[in-house]
Amino acid sequence: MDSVALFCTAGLIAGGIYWFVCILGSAEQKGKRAVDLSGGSISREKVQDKYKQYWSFFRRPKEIETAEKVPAFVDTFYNLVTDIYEWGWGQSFHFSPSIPGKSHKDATRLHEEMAVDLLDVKLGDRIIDVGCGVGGPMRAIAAHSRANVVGITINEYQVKRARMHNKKAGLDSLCEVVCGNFLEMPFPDNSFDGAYSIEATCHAPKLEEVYAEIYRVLKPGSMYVSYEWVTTEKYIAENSEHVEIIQGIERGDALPGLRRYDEVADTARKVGFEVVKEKDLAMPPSKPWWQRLKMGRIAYWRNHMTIMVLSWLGIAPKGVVDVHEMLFETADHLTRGGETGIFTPMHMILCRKPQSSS
Ligand SMILES: C=C(CC[C@@H](C)[C@H]1CC[C@H]2C3=CC[C@H]4[C@H](C)[C@@H](O)CC[C@]4(C)[C@H]3CC[C@]12C)C(C)C
Ligand SMILES: C[S@@+](CC[C@H](N)C(=O)[O-])C[C@H]1O[C@@H](n2cnc3c(N)ncnc32)[C@H](O)[C@@H]1O
Repeated sequence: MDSVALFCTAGLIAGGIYWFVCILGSAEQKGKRAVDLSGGSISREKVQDKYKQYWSFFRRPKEIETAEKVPAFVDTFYNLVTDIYEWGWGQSFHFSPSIPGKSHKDATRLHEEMAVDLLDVKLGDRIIDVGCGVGGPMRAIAAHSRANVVGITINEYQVKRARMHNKKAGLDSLCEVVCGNFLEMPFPDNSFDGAYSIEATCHAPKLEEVYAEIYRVLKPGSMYVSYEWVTTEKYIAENSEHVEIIQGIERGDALPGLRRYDEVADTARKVGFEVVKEKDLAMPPSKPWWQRLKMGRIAYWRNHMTIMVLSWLGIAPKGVVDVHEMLFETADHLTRGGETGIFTPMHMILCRKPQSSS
């Protein structure tokens, strides 16, 4: 009788752990499981050290003096967070306005399709996704527009993930992924019929440099749309709470300094673009983009426990717990940025490269 009870208890515990880690643990159930969390291209024994290096570089973003080092640290950041993002958020690494009655997945897709609709591309056109992540937007955009999409990301691990997802989705004939720096892209001048960037150019130390590169690779007459992370007109640099929120966003998201909303169009014009339209897509009647972050709080606690257990068991690399804690904190700063209205991740700018450059 005793051994039966022992057997049942052990079975229940094992079943409970399996359910917690493998079923519940897969917060978004997007093909990444908690047991697969890694440090991207970083070998497991180096994850903790790399996290410490990242943290000491980005802890005080305003004091970053060596802009040339930023892309390498952004690459480290994406090695550390890519699996956690996919596991806990999905394959699209960006926000979108909440839409009553629609799932996050649908709201995300509509936000992505809006970008390509603005570009006015034709079947067979070749467009570029600047800072493509693991390709969630690229696949939605290719499927919606039937355009050929070339994505570029600095992170080799994301390239592997994106190619694998493209193949699995049957979209590898339309979607191509290249590893490279968007500040010096490996593409000839005038080679794309359109360009878009979704919450990616915020990682550039100087917006002018990435916009100039995008301008260079676009064919004359073609369009570029970007969703930018910026501080809004409500941000007051003398308000210590505002400063704390913005610094929290910068250091938890590998940003070398958030720009003001009114710098974006000036920069686009400076490199030669005509600005066709500019709008903060987070403004009413749009519903709060930060609602999804806020709603996830209970799941984050569960994720935290899962990661602690996996790290303790030696399944997740040491350091993943620290990375998760950093994301946990940045989620709070992002939510406060949204609630106070001092920050938006979706300041949209639509530009055209003139037919003839004057
Ligand atoms: C555009 C960028 C990334 C935007 C978002 C996709 C990510 C910003 C913050 C991330 C997250 C915060 C909390 C995590 C949570 C603690 C964990 O349990 C599950 C994953 C999170 C929800 C994670 C998911 C992605 C974000 C929302 C930047 C970097 C320019
Ligand atoms: C927040 S993710 C957004 C990804 C994608 N646009 C999406 O919405 O899913 C930012 C992306 O920009 C890329 N990135 C940042 N700096 C880069 C650089 N200097 N060159 C190329 N890619 C870069 C990152 O590797 C990452 O893929």
